[in-house]
Amino acid sequence: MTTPLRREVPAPPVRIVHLGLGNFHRAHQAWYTARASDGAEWGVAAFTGRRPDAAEKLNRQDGLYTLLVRGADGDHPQVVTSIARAHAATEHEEFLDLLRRSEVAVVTLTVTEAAYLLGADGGLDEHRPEVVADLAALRADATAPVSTVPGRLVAGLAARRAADAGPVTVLSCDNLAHNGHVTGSVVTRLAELLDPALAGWIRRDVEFASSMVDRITPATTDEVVATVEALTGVHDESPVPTEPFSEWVVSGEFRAGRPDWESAGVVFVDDVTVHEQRKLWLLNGSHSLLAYAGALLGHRTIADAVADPRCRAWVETFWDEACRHLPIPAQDLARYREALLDRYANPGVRHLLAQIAAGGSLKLPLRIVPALRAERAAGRLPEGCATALAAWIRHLRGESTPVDDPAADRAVAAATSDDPVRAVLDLLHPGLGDDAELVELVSSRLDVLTPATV
Ligand SMILES: NC(=O)c1ccc[n+]([C@@H]2O[C@H](COP(=O)([O-])OP(=O)(O)OC[C@H]3O[C@@H](n4cnc5c(N)ncnc54)[C@H](O)[C@@H]3O)[C@@H](O)[C@H]2O)c1
Ligand SMILES: O=P(O)(O)OC[C@@H](O)[C@@H](O)[C@H](O)[C@H](O)CO
Repeated sequence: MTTPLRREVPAPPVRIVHLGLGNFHRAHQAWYTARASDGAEWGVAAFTGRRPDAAEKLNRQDGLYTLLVRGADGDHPQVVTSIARAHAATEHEEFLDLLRRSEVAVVTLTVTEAAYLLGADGGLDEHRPEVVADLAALRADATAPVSTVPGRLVAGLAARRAADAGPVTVLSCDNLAHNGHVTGSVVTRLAELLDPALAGWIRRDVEFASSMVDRITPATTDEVVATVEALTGVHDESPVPTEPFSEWVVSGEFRAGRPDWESAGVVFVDDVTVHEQRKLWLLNGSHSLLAYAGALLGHRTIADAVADPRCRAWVETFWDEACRHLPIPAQDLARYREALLDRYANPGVRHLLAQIAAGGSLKLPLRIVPALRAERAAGRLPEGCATALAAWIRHLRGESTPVDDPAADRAVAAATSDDPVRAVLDLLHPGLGDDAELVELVSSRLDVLTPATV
């Protein structure tokens, strides 16, 4: 006989608003907030990015959920209490009302790379139909429902300004380089198009803080639900599996206040760039490499793929290339690589290659292309980077996991064109396809990944 998960003491007062109520937020920011010394004073109102299901499930258990921390010493369930209320993305009036409250000090984001709606120049893609639609809706009525993340943030900030509720910090926790700067640029640009005075207020009173976030957190499966029930006797509809390791490095002033996150292990720095490069290139870069190359070899999870000596060798080669361009002492990089291999081998964290493979057109320019370009600038031919790109081309040709990418049409057309390597390189970074030696290298890696030869 199992019992449902219910709150016995009142939820903490809402002072943080979150957009993107996925598993990662619940394994990371919500968990740090609950563990902070003043966590009882900092509740989160968390909104889904699109569909309402995650909010409905969580509200049926008063915002509570079990974090199942899966380590070498077994599974450790713990109930996380910081989410005071979950909302569907469509509950826009509630979102605006929260932003009008001066005690709401921080807006956090985990909405995936795609939600920032970046164009080829790295700024807001103003011509996307959904951006055009949000702008038209906001011009007609600043409180009208909008669908994009930049649109929702601009609407929320306009409501805050109108209510004279004071400064606020927006903190991106997505896997993007310079995530604070990117968030600030798309939000300020959309505000500028709507109302230059609002953009001026945003520049003065809204901080776009940056952070490097890390905790490998896969999707929830029936097995996770059953394990939590067996361990706790509680039926949790919405538990989150994660690993023991966790890291959060933040840069920002937080003029309106924030939880005492340091007490929970968050590190505050002046500049997150080097932390971000280390994590995006080494962890996320090797994840993407394994997602495409591992799937071609018939693997389903990171643990399976990294246990394959061929995949492991490709990862090591890629790491050697990337590490040459990280301003971090060699012994620290060696320790980091060793720790990553341990984390990847964790059998409890079944991180599906298909999940990581999604959105390659947005991820590879951040995870693989920087090391590749740095190697080419140094006159070298980076075989590890080339292997990742060749494996992506094979993925786009439909030879492994299904293609799930906001630029799928263009990416598949490039990968199946008469000059595929050149076209795909140009898609990832304009002009890269003019590098004939690189085109030849990536072309040669396509054959290495052919199942008949592996
Ligand atoms: N899972 C991890 O291990 C991990 C680790 C570090 C960082 N992250 C970051 O967190 C993000 C979310 O990861 P997750 O594991 O929570 O995924 P998830 O699938 O569990 O949740 C994704 C959330 O983003 C929203 N979303 C997706 N596409 C959107 C769009 N186009 N517009 C608006 N909202 C959108 C969804 O509605 C959902 O709320 C990642 O993309 C990454 O940037 C994840
Ligand atoms: O979450 P994504 O889709 O940006 O990337 C997939 C994984 O590489 C990522 O989730 C890592 O597991 C995570 O970044 C580890 O902290």
